[in-house]
Amino acid sequence: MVYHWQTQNVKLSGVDDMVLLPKISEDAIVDNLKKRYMDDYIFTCIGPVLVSVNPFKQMPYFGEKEIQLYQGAAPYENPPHVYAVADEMYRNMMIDNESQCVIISGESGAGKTVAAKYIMSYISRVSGGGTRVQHIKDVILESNPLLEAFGNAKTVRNNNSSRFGKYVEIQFGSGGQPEGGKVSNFLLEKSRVVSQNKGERNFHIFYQICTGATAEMKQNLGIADLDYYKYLCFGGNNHRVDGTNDAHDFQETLQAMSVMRISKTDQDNILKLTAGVLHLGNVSFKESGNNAVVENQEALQFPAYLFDIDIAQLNAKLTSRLFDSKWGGKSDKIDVNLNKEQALYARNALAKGIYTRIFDYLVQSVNNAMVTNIVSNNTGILDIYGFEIFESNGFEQFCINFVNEKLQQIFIELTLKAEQSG
Ligand SMILES: Nc1ncnc2c1ncn2[C@@H]1O[C@H](COP(=O)(O)OP(=O)(O)OP(=O)(O)O)[C@@H](O)[C@H]1O
Repeated sequence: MVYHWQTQNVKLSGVDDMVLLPKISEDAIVDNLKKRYMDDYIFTCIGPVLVSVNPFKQMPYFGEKEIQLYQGAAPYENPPHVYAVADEMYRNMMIDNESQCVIISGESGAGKTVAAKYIMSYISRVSGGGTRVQHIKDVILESNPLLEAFGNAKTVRNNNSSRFGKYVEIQFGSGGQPEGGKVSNFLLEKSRVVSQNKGERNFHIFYQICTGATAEMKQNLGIADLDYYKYLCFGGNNHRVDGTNDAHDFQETLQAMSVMRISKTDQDNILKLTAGVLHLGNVSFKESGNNAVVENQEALQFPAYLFDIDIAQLNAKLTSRLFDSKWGGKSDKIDVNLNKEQALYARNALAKGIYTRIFDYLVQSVNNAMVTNIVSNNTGILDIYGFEIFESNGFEQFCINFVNEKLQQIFIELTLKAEQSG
C-alpha cells in the first residue's frame, strides 16, 4: 500500500518552510518553531536546511508508513521530516552519481545522534537487499549501541551524550546497495575516564559491566559495587539514569560485539581491560620522603591480573619513569622516582591510554566488519558532540567547541554562496 500525505487530513501549523514567513526576524522564527512544536511537529524547513526541535518523547511519525510516504517523494509533497533529507541524499547520490554528506549541528542534547540514527535506519530500509548487504546494514545499525556503550555518558544536559565525534560513511555499489562502510572517530573525551563533573557519569560501559555481568564474569573481573570504584564517584553517588537500564544495555553491547564478529576471547579481553581501568583508579599513593609509594598494595592485584602484567612491574611503572639521559656523547636510561602528584598523573594517563585504545580497537572492528573494495559512491553523516561550556572544560571540549564554531562558519558560507548564486 502506498500512502500520500495529502490524504492524511493533517492540521496545518505555522509554516512548513520558514522562507514563507511574511516577516523574517528571530522572534518570527522562534514563534513559528514554538507553534509547530506545541502541535507536535518537530521538523521545519528553511529552504534546503532542516531544523529539528528535540521533543523528548517518541513521536508517532517514524514508522513504516512514513518511510513509504517519503520514499521518492518530491520536496513539499510531504511535511518536513528527517526522512525527506535522507531520501534526498540517497536519491541525489543515485541520480547525480555523486557522494553526499549531511552535517548535523546543534548544542549538546539537541537530538543530533537520534537524527543520525534515523537517517541510517532510513537508508538501510530503502536501499537494496541480499545476505551481504543485510550484514552491512546490521553492522551499521549495531555499531551504534556498541560505540555508545564505550563513547557515551550521562552529562547534566543529556543522559546519553556522545563524548566522541564520528563520521559514518556508507559505501554503495552501483545499484545503490550498501556494500560497506567506514567510521572515523574524533576526540574521545578520555579525561572522563578519570574524572567527571558533578551530576555526570563515566562512560556507560563501566555501569553496564557492574550491573549486567553474570556472577561468573563478576568474579573473574573482580567486580564490586559501583560505589567501590573511585573513577565512578566524581559525579556523585547516584549512578542511576532515568530511562536507562544498564544491565539490559550490557546484553546489547555483547550482542553488538558478536555482530562485529569480535571473537569470544577478544570480547573477554575487552571486558578485562575495561574492568582493569576501573580497578586502576583505586590504586592510591602516599609520599615517602620525596617519592610516591603505593599506599594500598592489594589494589594492584586486580589491574595487574586483568592487564596480564606483573604486579611489581605495574608498581614500578606507576611510581617511576624511565629517563633518557644524554651527555658527553653517551646515552643512558635511568629510573627516576615520581612524587605523589606525578604518580597520580601516571596512573590516570595509563587508564586513559588503555581506554582510548580499547575504543580505537572497537572502531577498527566495526570497520573490519564492513570493509569492501566495491565502491561507487558514499553518503556521509557527521555527528560530533555539541557545543558546551562546563565549569571546567577539558582539552577535548575546547577542540569540539572550536570545531563547532568552524562548522557553523562553513555552513553560513555555503548557505550564503548558494543563495547568492541561486
Ligand atoms: N527525535 C527524537 N524523538 C524523541 N526523543 C528524542 C529525539 N531526539 C532526541 N531525543 C531525546 O533527547 C536525548 C538527547 O538526544 P541526542 O543524544 O541525539 O543529542 P545530541 O545532540 O546528540 O547530544 P550530544 O551532543 O550531547 O551527544 C535522546 O537521548 C532522546 O532521549
